[in-house]
Amino acid sequence: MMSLVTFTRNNALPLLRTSITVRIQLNSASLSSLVRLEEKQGYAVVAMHKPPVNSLSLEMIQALSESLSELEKNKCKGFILTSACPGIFSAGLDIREMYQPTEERLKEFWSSLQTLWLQLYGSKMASVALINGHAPAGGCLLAMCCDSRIMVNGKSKIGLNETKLGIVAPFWFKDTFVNTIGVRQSERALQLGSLFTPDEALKIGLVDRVLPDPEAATAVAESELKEFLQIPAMARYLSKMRIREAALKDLLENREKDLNTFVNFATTDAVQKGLGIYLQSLAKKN
Ligand SMILES: CCCCCCCC/C=C\CC(=O)SCCNC(=O)CCNC(=O)[C@H](O)C(C)(C)COP(=O)(O)OP(=O)(O)OC[C@H]1O[C@@H](n2cnc3c(N)ncnc32)[C@H](O)[C@@H]1OP(=O)(O)O
Repeated sequence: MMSLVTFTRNNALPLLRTSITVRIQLNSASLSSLVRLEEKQGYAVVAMHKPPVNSLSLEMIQALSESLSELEKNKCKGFILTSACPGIFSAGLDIREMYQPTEERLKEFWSSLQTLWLQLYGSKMASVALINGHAPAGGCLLAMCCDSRIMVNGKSKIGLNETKLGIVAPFWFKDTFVNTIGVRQSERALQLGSLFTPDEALKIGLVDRVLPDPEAATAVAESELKEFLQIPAMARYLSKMRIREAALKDLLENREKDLNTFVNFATTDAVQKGLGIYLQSLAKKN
């Protein structure tokens, strides 16, 4: 079924801002509001919008994937990935997708996540993550796929906290982490499921800049992206691939195996019990 993702075009004169709608082939009509695409001069803003916490459900993952494909089709050179939900970048994978799932949906969920990672981590477009809120687990992964990370200071935390849920970050999450912060920091943080404050994240290189408020962070994200866009595109992309290609190749060559490992692991009694307890603890908090 056809559905719509809103695509706003900025004219040269900001006051004459018009809104156009791009038709994208998505799975369900409910995808329409999950991702907001805004075209700026020479780049796009991709804003996740799945209140309350931008959890990465199957539909959200597919909406992000389709949005990136749409940008590529439109020969977009770069984008800022951010959130339209105040205080949250993304709460990571939607835990409800992994808790008591049907095998068919679980497989589609994981396969779509693999596709999104391959697309984002291997993108020819330049990208900056504007991390305007919490970014645990899958949220951190999305940010790490970008070429630069700008985080708003405050109470938000970022990191791969999978072990705290009794699950294990897959090898390609780990590879992305290692490529970002190095082996030793990754080994420690992965085991402990560490979530870092913006300043801690800056110290270990998980983010590149910390800004006091969203406005300042947006301005820096824009100038950072422009700096990337000034470099000849092919040279920039091939240099990025020097670092990322081994990890990308590893998943491309092992997709099926990774899918089976995930399904087998996620459906064990121990993992299901752990996820159930974690979901309850999130609900109790409220
Ligand atoms: C060997 C290979 C095997 C592979 C194994 C699997 C590997 C999986 C890899 C990645 C895993 C993940 O990404 S798991 C997700 C991890 N995420 C988290 O732990 C974050 C959990 N959420 C929070 O800590 C907080 O919600 C927050 C800090 C992000 C925001 O806090 P806030 O107070 O603003 O909001 P609430 O906590 O009140 O939440 C509101 C609402 O949203 C629900 N919620 C939150 N996070 C999730 C989520 N990730 N998935 C689904 N639902 C989520 C929360 O329960 C509340 O719901 P209700 O309003 O209904 O109570």
